[in-house]
Amino acid sequence: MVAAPADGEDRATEAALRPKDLDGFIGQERVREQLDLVLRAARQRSATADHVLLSGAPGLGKTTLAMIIAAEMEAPLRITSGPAIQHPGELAAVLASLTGGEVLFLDEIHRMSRPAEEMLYLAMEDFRVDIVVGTGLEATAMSLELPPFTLVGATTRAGLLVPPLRDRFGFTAHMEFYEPAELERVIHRSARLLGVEIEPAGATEIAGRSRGTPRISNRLLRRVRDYAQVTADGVVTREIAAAALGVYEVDCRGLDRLDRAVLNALLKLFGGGPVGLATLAVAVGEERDTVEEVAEPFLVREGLLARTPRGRVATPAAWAHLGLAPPPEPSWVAPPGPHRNGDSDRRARPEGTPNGPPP
Ligand SMILES: Nc1ncnc2c1ncn2[C@@H]1O[C@H](COP(=O)(O)OP(=O)(O)OP(=O)(O)O)[C@@H](O)[C@H]1O
Repeated sequence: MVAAPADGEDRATEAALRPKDLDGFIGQERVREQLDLVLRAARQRSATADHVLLSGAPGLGKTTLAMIIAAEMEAPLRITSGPAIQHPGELAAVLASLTGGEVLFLDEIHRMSRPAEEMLYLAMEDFRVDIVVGTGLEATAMSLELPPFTLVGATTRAGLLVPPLRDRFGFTAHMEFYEPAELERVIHRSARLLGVEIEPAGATEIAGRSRGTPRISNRLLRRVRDYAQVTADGVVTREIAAAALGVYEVDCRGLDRLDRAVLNALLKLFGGGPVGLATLAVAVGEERDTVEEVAEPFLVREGLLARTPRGRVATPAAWAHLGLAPPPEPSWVAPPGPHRNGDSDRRARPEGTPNGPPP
């Protein structure tokens, strides 16, 4: 899948393409400006920077920014993730081994267990953790002082963070999808680093199909480079980019196979919806999280799909994009009533609101 993190050679290339400082970080002007102030002020005070929370869809640069924060603060970086910390003891071990000023990057922070999360509140605020040593009658509580550190939390689901955790971040930033012009700059920069010759129209073609996401731009650039190398003289022109992306099933609007599978299921199996997320995920043979976090944000942003309290619905643009005729009375304007296509998850919890992710 195009949006998934890279493997093997791609992973190594992805690391090599990461900007190393804020000046090299393209786009996200407001976040960059605000973060620059936070870091500069901390450096002037010779203090550790405040905790930072970065939210946004996968591949928008959260990990890259965490690395930049550490580099700008000339501090070591420790990387872990919410799923890796299920027990408070695991978090205590990480925290206790931090050195003064270190930056701790906690990816997918919303997936940490609740007890670990509670330990993190205290660590963030008082630089202290309370741990229990021993078991049963032998158990004793100990308080462990920590050196000051900067926590950089990253999440694709800021809404899932409980307020006590969210409020302990001194700076929170939401990363937006990138404009095509910004992605063109990302592509030209990456092409330069990879030694790929690319024409401006070639970069425009790739940017337009990148779903607002630099990771996808870089991924598509690598695939187009392969195609240009094998079938032509290695130069990425508009025609070469379009032909290569056709081979990789990325359409002119940037929809990949998963996106089209979601839309196809929604339109052809469920008549345009409303349909519950879990049902939709089963229909396309994907994890619910993958559909919700990878495909949906882009489809919603493109105006192809809407999240409503009654389920996911296709918009008229979705029917047009797949070249299908919408039903005479589209389901997305139907008055509230009993659900079609019985779906237990829809009855168990509301599917969300038109303007935001489900609770
Ligand atoms: N603003 C940017 N300028 C240039 N390149 C960028 C930018 N943001 C991201 N990239 C590139 O996109 C790739 C993915 O970025 P990164 O891993 O930081 O995303 P992420 O938000 O942490 O994703 P995930 O949530 O999946 O971990 C990186 O290799 C980096 O080179």
